Amino acid sequence: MSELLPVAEAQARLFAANPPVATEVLPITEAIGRWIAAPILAERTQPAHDLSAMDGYALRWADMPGPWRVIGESAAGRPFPGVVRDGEAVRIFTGAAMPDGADTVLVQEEAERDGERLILDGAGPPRKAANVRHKGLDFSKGDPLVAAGDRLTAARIAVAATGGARNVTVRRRIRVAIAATGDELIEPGSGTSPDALPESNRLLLRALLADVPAEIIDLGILPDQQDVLTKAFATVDADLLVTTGGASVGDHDLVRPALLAAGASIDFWRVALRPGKPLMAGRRGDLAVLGLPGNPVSAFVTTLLFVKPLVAHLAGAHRPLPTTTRAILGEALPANGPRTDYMRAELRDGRAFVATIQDSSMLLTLARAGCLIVRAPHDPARECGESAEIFMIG
Ligand SMILES: Nc1nc2c(c(=O)[nH]1)N[C@H]1C(S)=C(S)[C@@H](COP(=O)(O)OP(=O)(O)OC[C@H]3O[C@@H](n4cnc5c(N)ncnc54)[C@H](O)[C@@H]3O)O[C@H]1N2
Ligand code: MOO
Repeated sequence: MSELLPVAEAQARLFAANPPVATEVLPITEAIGRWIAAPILAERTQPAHDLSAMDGYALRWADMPGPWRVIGESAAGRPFPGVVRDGEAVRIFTGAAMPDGADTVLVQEEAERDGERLILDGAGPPRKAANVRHKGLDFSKGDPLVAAGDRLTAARIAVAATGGARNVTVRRRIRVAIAATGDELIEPGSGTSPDALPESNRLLLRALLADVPAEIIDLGILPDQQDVLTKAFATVDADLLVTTGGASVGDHDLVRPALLAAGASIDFWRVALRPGKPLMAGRRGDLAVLGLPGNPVSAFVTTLLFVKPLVAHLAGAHRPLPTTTRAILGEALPANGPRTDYMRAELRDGRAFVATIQDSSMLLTLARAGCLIVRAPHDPARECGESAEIFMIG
């Protein structure tokens, strides 16, 4: 076991060996989900004026408790042009600019209006400036909105757009070539036959990569023939090649020799994790290579821990690793061995219950799992009720 690379070390080596791809400039409207390569600063102040937060009447706090004379209207995008003076009020709507002279908004539910005459009908605003959003409440021109290396998630792209961003500098989309290997495999959706296994790892990979900016190049199912594999690996045009199967030590495990024959160098092979131990990483010119084990659960775990983080790293993420959280163990766990263990578990009422059999070929337990419990190497036996680190996967 001593030759197995710890997971964190393998991830660090992967990132060090494969630099992020080039940048490109995109209109903000095309940049959802990209990682930003240059910080986005606010080009405007938000809100640009003092605005009303409610529908009601803009007035002077000094004139409380009224009555007032309504002298005009301020709607969002159509401000009142005049000035509010002693005893005057302006009808105002949510998001509309506060008129000069007014400092407070009386909500319409607490007012009674008869023509121009307005009187208080309730408690009224509790303090000066009530129901007013002040200029710059959210951010001011020049403020940093999105940092380099941050992803344009829903909230970040929305704040960037609000800040007036037009074109943003991002990393270009990552081109990921995927290949399954194995003579036993047939195309998913092509039916069943007694000696053949419907292939599932490419669908699993595509599903796991569906939410990152990656273009998938499907190399199909490759046979267990070294010359065929070598040719495919030597000619692939992508940023990252991901293979599944043929990564172990059997006579038909030909991915490693085929990669070497195709001119790739292997940086590491075999990592201290379960499942997923036979993972290999290498490089051919500018092409990063990850060889995943064929067992579907091993392919899932190594995609979560290596493929997706590498895609994020290549795409410029400054925090490419997935985050974990914690759950309470619903049952006791035995001491762990020398590899980091990722145990499929169901979450019920915030408690994690492990699947009884953790064989890496078993997809149904993975499909039913809500999380993977992460066990550090040599983690001691744990009792029911203890807290454990988990990856949410549901
Ligand atoms: N003597 C040893 N044997 C094995 C070792 C070892 O250290 N010494 N490691 C075991 C571990 S751990 C794993 S994981 C597997 C991984 O082996 P391979 O990467 O060579 O995978 P295959 O043999 O090609 O396939 C394993 C299993 O998964 C099925 N499979 C493969 N590809 C797909 C696919 N695309 N879709 C669905 N299912 C797939 C395949 O039919 C096999 O049943 O090696 C152990 N052996
Ligand atoms: O590492 Mo294998 O992936 O345990 O089954």
